[in-house]
Amino acid sequence: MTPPAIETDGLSKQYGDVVALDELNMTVAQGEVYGFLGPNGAGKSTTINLLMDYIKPTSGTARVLGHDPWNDVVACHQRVGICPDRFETYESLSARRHLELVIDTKRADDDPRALLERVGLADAIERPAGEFSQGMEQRLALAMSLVGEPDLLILDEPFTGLDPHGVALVRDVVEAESERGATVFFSSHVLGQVDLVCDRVGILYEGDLIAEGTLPALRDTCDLSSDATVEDIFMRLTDGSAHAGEVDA
Ligand SMILES: Nc1ncnc2c1ncn2[C@@H]1O[C@H](COP(=O)(O)OP(=O)(O)OP(=O)(O)O)[C@@H](O)[C@H]1O
Repeated sequence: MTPPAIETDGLSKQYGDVVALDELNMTVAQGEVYGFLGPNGAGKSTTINLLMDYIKPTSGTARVLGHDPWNDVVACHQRVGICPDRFETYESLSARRHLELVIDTKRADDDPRALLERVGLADAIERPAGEFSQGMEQRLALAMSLVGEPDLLILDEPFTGLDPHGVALVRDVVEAESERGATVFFSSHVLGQVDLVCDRVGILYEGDLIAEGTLPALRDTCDLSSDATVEDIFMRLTDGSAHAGEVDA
């Protein structure tokens, strides 16, 4: 039987008195496009960092493509493409070299130029990444996440800091990867960007998964009309108690 792409059971993370993630139970099937949504500080990056073994849980378990993410790290990372929230480039290395490093690590045979073309960065292939703007760095990180045709693509806040062309490009990449058969799991606090691309969304608020489902199902649950946006759903679920500044529509 095909294991879920992501499965968590009671997954929790506490920093001192701060409960960043509170007993997360979540299952993402292989082939799904899952939007992991919530305001700043909800616990989205914490979840992704746990799944990628960048941090250890306080309690709970997780499986990534059937593997234990903390004890079977190499097998997990081999089949996962990650585009992190904050990406630091090697200033003196070219875009090509950044990609070659990932291609070598994953023992893949991708063409760096073809990957950079997918993210609109082919013209900068030989430029040192130290010269890149924030948006160019993000595009490079996205290209790196695509190396080796991953079974699971994890994108942490992929829309933040991108111009409208960049936002459309991320949407195109998500669609293309989904059509290829990959699972796409992305986090976003920019709720307005997700309606078009997700099969299912999970809404995280103060470390709790407060709702999960397809958008039509969530609209029904919240008694909202068929044109209600993710932001409308979010505001209804939180009784409008989220600070307006935390939710960028
Ligand atoms: N290293 C850390 N030490 C202490 N607290 C932390 C640490 N990392 C995260 N937190 C806290 O955990 C909570 C969840 O943070 P997290 O970064 O997971 O949120 P997020 O949903 O990804 O937010 P954003 O949309 O701003 O990226 C916040 O209260 C944050 O302050």
